[in-house]
Amino acid sequence: MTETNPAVPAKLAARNLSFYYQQARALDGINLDVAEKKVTALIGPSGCGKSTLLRVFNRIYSIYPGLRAEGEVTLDGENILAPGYSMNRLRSKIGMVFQKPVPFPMSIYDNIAYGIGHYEKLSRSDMAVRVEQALHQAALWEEVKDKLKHSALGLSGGQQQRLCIARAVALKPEVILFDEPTSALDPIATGKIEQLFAELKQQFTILIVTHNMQQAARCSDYTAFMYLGELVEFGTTETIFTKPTKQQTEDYITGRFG
Ligand SMILES: Nc1ncnc2c1ncn2[C@@H]1O[C@H](COP(=O)(O)OP(=O)(O)OP(=O)(O)O)[C@@H](O)[C@H]1O
Repeated sequence: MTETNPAVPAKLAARNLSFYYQQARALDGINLDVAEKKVTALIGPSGCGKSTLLRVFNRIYSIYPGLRAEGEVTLDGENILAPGYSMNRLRSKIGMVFQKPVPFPMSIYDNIAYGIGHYEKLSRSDMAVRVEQALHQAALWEEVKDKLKHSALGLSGGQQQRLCIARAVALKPEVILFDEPTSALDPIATGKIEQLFAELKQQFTILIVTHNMQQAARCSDYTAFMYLGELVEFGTTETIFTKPTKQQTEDYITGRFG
């Protein structure tokens, strides 16, 4: 069992969560509170289970046979792993941005409108407003406003990732999960996305998996350090990076392993 953070109301929470790939346990009794409208970072060495935990929060695993979770993940107190919690409802509340930006092979505008059209029937003018709003929120509007009908595949990698963020934001989720969102990007594109987190957290609860400790230190309010499928230590980012209480956390953040 690991600690949670009772000081902050949890939007999303793992409760005694374990996860298995067939017989192999990848997560072991995780308890984690993800605070509302804050940025929480998951850090830890390769293979510690960061991405697995993020994917359980989105129930992505349930489409693959042989993968199973035990315990609960609650969103506003409701267990989203329960079979009765519909996938559509879950997708509308929890969005995800992946490591490699994968725009659909269609126009910049349609990349965003397509997802919205899946959930809502909007008039053309309302749709145009929503698309523009999402592009503003992803700090991409100024760069693409004159070429909305151009293919999204012509954008740079950093712009494509911001388009994927716009796509997620456009659905008005409550939580956005980011799985190594900048690891395929150059430092300038990375900086733009890091700046975005401060804006996005005004409206969304954000959970980021990152290999990059400086990124966690720069962008997050809370940090969870994972090791071998367990949540070793959780606290404010400042505490984790300046006064960690566990030796393993200190060894990791000072670069002694990982
Ligand atoms: N599809 C899979 N099938 C079987 N085992 C898997 C699968 N995906 C991950 N694992 C195992 O689960 C454990 C956790 O992996 P996970 O990818 O969640 O770690 P991670 O901390 O995100 O690593 P990285 O930083 O390298 O992405 C590892 O032991 C890994 O080998």
